[in-house]
This record gives sequence, structure tokens and C-alpha cells, in this order.
Amino acid sequence: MRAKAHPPVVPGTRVAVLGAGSWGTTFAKILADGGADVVLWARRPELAREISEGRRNSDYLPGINLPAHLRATSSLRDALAGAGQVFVSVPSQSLRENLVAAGDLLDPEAVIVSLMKGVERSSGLRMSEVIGQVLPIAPERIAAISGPNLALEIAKEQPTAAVVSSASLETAQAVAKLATNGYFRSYVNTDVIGTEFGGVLKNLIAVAIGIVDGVGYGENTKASIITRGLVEMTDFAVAYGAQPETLAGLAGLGDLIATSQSPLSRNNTAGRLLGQGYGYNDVVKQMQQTTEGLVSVGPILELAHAKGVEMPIVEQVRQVLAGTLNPRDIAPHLTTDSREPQGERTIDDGQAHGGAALWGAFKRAFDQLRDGGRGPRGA
Ligand SMILES: NC(=O)C1=CN([C@@H]2O[C@H](COP(=O)(O)OP(=O)(O)OC[C@H]3O[C@@H](n4cnc5c(N)ncnc54)[C@H](O)[C@@H]3O)[C@@H](O)[C@H]2O)C=CC1
Ligand SMILES: O=C(CO)COP(=O)(O)O
Repeated sequence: MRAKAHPPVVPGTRVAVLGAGSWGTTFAKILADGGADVVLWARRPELAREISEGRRNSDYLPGINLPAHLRATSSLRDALAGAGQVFVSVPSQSLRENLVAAGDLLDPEAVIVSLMKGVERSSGLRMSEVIGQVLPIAPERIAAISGPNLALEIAKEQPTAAVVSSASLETAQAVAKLATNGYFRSYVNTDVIGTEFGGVLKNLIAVAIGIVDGVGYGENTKASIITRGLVEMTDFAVAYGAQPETLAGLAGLGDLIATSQSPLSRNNTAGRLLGQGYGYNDVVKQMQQTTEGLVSVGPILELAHAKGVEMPIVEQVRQVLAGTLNPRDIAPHLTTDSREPQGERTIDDGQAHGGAALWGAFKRAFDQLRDGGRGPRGA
């Protein structure tokens, strides 16, 4: 199936994508199919050759034919020369070293866009914060993209949406224009904190869902964890300055649904292995690709403690990873020591709302997807 490509908004705009794993390669295809002139940087020369000459990235995207005009190189200098927008998709823990290597090679006016969904373990910083710390650029030239974006589905041109976030709405819009084509729709917002934390936090809840899947629990358990997980995500992100609506949007609820449901998700898969009884080290050995959630648990809980935010589900994930909680015992009703009935807050306003707020969140996410197709807009 091939979706009809929209005419390019900015034909031939030169961009670079750093990182030729599953998401970097898929995003390079999104941009190329939108009309941009894309150079994809792969660390390994043999992978750059396979992409440029064979139009394939068989390890990461089996069965996918890449666009004929997508170029790949293992030279960072060649990839960055003249690139006005630079999209970065390397494992979060390697971002800093890659930015240091790229530093002097970047166009002084380039916009740097994070495609990553992790925090730096040593500092707890979000990816845009690492970018702002390493590179001498203002927040207005930094953006982040997040949403329900399982790479292989998008590489097959199944329609989806994401949100581009930047402190500057103009920057978000410029990036969104390039990152839009017949099967990929980019919305915009200026809530970088909420957008980035949405992507990080949903990974942790997806690990929890994988664990209960592995144990063999059914849909009630999973729905309870998704719902209560969204409350944890929202409480955490709002404590750090995010807007609660962002967590109800594509970068929060949208991505939480996709990642929690899909066997394509590495976080979900890692959780399932844990639920089936494999230990942490075995799971890490089995995961061939980046599994950000396993690394984020520690720093996120530290950040939560610093702000007094309770994250009982994430705490249980940590305990399962540490081998101190039997996966069978992970469950929403065990997430509080108190037997006192708790109010079911579904947004961070300190009150019990029943299901109304959650329904509002679902409806907004649904509306965003249904209304996609008329240019970038606020998410
Ligand atoms: N795969 C997906 O569906 C999506 C992934 N993401 C995010 O994108 C980021 C990248 O993930 P994927 O592409 O999926 O991972 P991946 O495991 O498929 O690919 C990672 C790539 O980075 C390279 N790499 C490893 N260490 C490196 C280093 N030190 N320096 C430079 N490159 C290095 C690998 O060789 C590989 O090409 C993660 O933060 C992930 O959360 C976001 C949305 C969707
Ligand atoms: O972020 C993703 C989907 O939006 C990919 O999830 P995984 O990293 O769990 O594969």
C-alpha cells in the first residue's frame, strides 16, 4: 500500500538525519517523501552503503524499500554540510558524545530536532536540555518530535500523526512543514517539557503493560494500568512545568496507547520478557535495539522524588527490574499502601473527576487524528 504523497511544501530543503536505526531511517523516509533533500548519517559505512545503494536497511526495517533520492553517508561532515534542520535519532545515552562530534560541523543557523524518547541517565536531563547544554544555540532553535510513531508501521506508510514542539512556534511550524507527507501529519505546540516527558514516560508504562501481558493478565489489568499510568505521567510532567493537555495529546495518551498495545514496541517486548520470568540481564541481552524505558526508570524516579510526585506503577516497574517484586504482583490495586478509597483524579487539578477528564483526553486525541490533513496546527 502506498499513500498518495502531498506536494512538497519546501521542495529540496536540505536536512540531515543523524542515526540510521529504525526511527532515524524511518524519519529520513518521512522527510524525503515530503520533498526534502535528506542525507542520513549512519555510524557504520556498510549500513550507509546498504541504504544508498541497496535502498534498504534490512536489520532495522526489513522488507522496506527506501526512497530513491534518500542519500546516506558515514561522514558526519558530509551529512551536516548545508543542513538547515538536523534531526537526531541516536540512543539517548549517546546524544551528548554525538553532539560534541557534530558541534563545529553544524550550520550556525541550523535548527536541531530531537526524535528521541529518553533522559540522560547521568544528569536526568531531557534531550532538548542536553542539546541546549552542549551546543551554543538558543531554545528557539531546538525542537522535539513525539507521538504514536512505531517505526515499522510508518515505514509501511500507515497513516499517523505526531507533534513538533519548540519554544518558538515558528520553529515548530517550519519543522512540521517538512515533517508532513501523505501518511505523516505533524501538529505543533510550544510545550517542550510535556512533549518530551510524554515520550519518556509512556515507555515506562509500556514496560508495565508488557510485564502484565507476560504474566498472562488480561485487558482489565492493562486498561487499569494505562489509565492510572496516564495520571502518573501527567502528575510528573505537570510538576516539571508541562501543560496537562499535552499529556492528553499525541505525545502522551496517543503514544501511550500505541506503545502499550503493540508487539512492535521494544519497551513492551522487554516488559513481556520480564513478565515471563526472564531477569533484567537476560532481557537486556535479548533486546537488539534501543529500549529507552529500561534506562529511564532510575532517573525518572529520582526526578519524581525531588518534586514529591508519587509514581507507584513506575516504582513497581523498578522493583521488577531489580528482581525485588514478583511480576505477578504488579497491579494498580497494589500501588498504594493505604486501603482508604482514593479519588480518581485523571488530570492534575487535585480533585476527583470521575471519567470526564479522561474522556476529554481520549476525545481530543481522536479529534487530532480525525482532523489531520490541513497543515500544522496546535495540538
Ligand atoms: N523505533 C521507533 O519506533 C521509535 C523510536 N524513537 C526513539 O528514537 C531513538 C532511537 O531509537 P531507534 O532508532 O528506534 O533505535 P535503534 O536501536 O533502532 O537504532 C539506534 C541507532 O543508533 C546507533 N547507535 C548506537 N549507539 C550509538 C552511538 N553511541 N552513537 C551513534 N549512534 C549509535 C545504532 O547503530 C542504530 O543505528 C530512541 O530514543 C527511541 O526512543 C522514537 C519514536 C519511534
Ligand atoms: O516510541 C515509540 C512509538 O511511538 C517506539 O516505542 P519503543 O521504543 O518501545 O519501540
